[in-house]
Amino acid sequence: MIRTRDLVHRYGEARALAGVSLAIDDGEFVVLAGANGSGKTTLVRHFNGLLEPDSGTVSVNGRSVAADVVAARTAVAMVFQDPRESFVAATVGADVAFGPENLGLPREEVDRRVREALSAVRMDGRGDERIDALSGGEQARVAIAGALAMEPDHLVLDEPFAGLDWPAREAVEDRLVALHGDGTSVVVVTHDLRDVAAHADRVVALSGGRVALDGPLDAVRDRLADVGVRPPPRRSSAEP
Ligand SMILES: Nc1ncnc2c1ncn2[C@@H]1O[C@H](COP(=O)(O)OP(=O)(O)OP(=O)(O)O)[C@@H](O)[C@H]1O
Repeated sequence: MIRTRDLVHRYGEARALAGVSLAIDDGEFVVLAGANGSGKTTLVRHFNGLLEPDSGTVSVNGRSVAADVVAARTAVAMVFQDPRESFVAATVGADVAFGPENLGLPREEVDRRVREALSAVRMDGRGDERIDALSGGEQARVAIAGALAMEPDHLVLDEPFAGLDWPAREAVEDRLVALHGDGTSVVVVTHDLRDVAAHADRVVALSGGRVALDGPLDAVRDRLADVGVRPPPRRSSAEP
């Protein structure tokens, strides 16, 4: 479980999080929504200790993130809004392998994970390509593959669909749904609920650094516009 209690984060004088208490259960699929500047990125960066609380606490799997940041980073894999933030190697394969290698896994297991992760983002067979020669969308897919290869308990993706073409988007969405089915908790940060809302157990919407809405999509849908989030279209009952 990922849990925050009364989490406050300030950048200088500005308060980006104004007391967020939130629990994300194991295996939950949560969409974290909210207008620009509402605090979404700030919040998820606390889940694996990339930021330190000004006050309040964050724990992952029952352990304080501040006390054991290594455990938090192993349990929570993060896909950043800007994929370039996550790259550590020059080539696709080396980059995706980096996380699993650091877990001390055997070579065959690392290779399997890299293969499966690249396949999940439709980058099969492109392990030898240089990351700096890829398009923005391809780089975003490599960053997602790097997080998938960690096979984490909790997968957090900050605006993962922004630069993705339709086939890549569908492939990543399918993978997230499958992971959720296998018990991984998935948190997707987005301001466009059309992306994944249909798969989510729960939509949490931030506004002004606070949790403004929290519940299943149908329970919060009518209030999304009030917090600057466009409600996704209703699915017709005839649709499968
Ligand atoms: N590094 C920073 N320095 C100063 N202020 C920051 C910094 N990062 C974020 N902020 C401020 O904190 C607030 C919350 O930002 P955050 O990036 O968490 O919002 P967000 O909901 O993820 O926004 P977006 O949808 O635009 O990505 C904003 O007012 C932003 O200006």
